[in-house]
Amino acid sequence: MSQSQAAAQPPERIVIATRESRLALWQAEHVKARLEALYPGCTVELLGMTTRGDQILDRPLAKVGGKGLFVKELETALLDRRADIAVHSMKDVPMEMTDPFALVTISAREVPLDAFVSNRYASLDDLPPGAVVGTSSLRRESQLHANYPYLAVTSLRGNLDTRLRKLDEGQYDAIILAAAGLTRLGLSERIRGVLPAEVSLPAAGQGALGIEALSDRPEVAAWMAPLNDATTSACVRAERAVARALAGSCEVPLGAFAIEDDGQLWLRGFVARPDGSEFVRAERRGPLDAAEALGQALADELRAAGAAEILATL
Ligand SMILES: NCc1[nH]cc(CCC(=O)O)c1CC(=O)O
Repeated sequence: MSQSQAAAQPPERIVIATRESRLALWQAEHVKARLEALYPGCTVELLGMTTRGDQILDRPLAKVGGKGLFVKELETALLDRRADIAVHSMKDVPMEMTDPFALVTISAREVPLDAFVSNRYASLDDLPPGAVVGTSSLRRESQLHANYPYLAVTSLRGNLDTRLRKLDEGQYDAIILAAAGLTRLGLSERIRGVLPAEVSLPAAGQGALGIEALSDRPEVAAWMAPLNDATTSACVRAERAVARALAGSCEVPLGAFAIEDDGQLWLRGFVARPDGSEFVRAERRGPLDAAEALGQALADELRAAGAAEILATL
């Protein structure tokens, strides 16, 4: 049978490996619904699993081994053929994805920006000196310190519901979360304001969903192909190239964000010290079909402009 005939064969059953947080389940259900609409004869099932990243809640992510913690168990299910695909927030997918795994699809991105959430204040600008802002990300922390040096930034971990509960209990005056997560969980009324990229440049891949499969299962990639969004995919690949080239993980305060502008990719990035005392920013424009090269070039520029020194002493 030729490759194209193999690809034309619709799937009969697809199993999606997913974490069991509310956000992960929403994302897996979203992909399930899209697959069921595409392949009416296909049974799509979820295989829920608890990852190490979900178990360790008392320490900052950077201290316990980073984002890979959220992915490993799902990949084991792919290898064991208990599942065909894993659905991820692209932000949580390690920058290096190599055989036997592949990112086969990146679906359309909705809101990529960070959100300001507070029960008492309407915006970051309204917060008084010393107000306590919770975030678990060095990227958000460094930008808060640089833009609002008089605020007190403290650690905040846990899934979205936990973080909101901690805010509601009064442990923080405000918290910063990805707008996409809140929107997916029907919590967009909690968003007091979306932070423009100039105030809080998002993380590589933020707001985008990725589908991972085994690289030696081309039929799975073919089934997922209709879910790919070419523009989002180019943006996220450019962003991830920046983060990869700068050894990006959540241990590095680093942002990378691309949008399509006037038929081109417009990619912005920064590297900073966690306390915001040093900031290196750069931006570049280039064609969508050379996204990774654009990201690499931006990383080189950031490095030359001072990011290398920051990274060497973090
Ligand atoms: N780090 C956890 C995480 N992973 C993905 C999202 C939100 C959804 C997304 O960015 O796709 C979040 C929550 C947050 O950062 O507030």
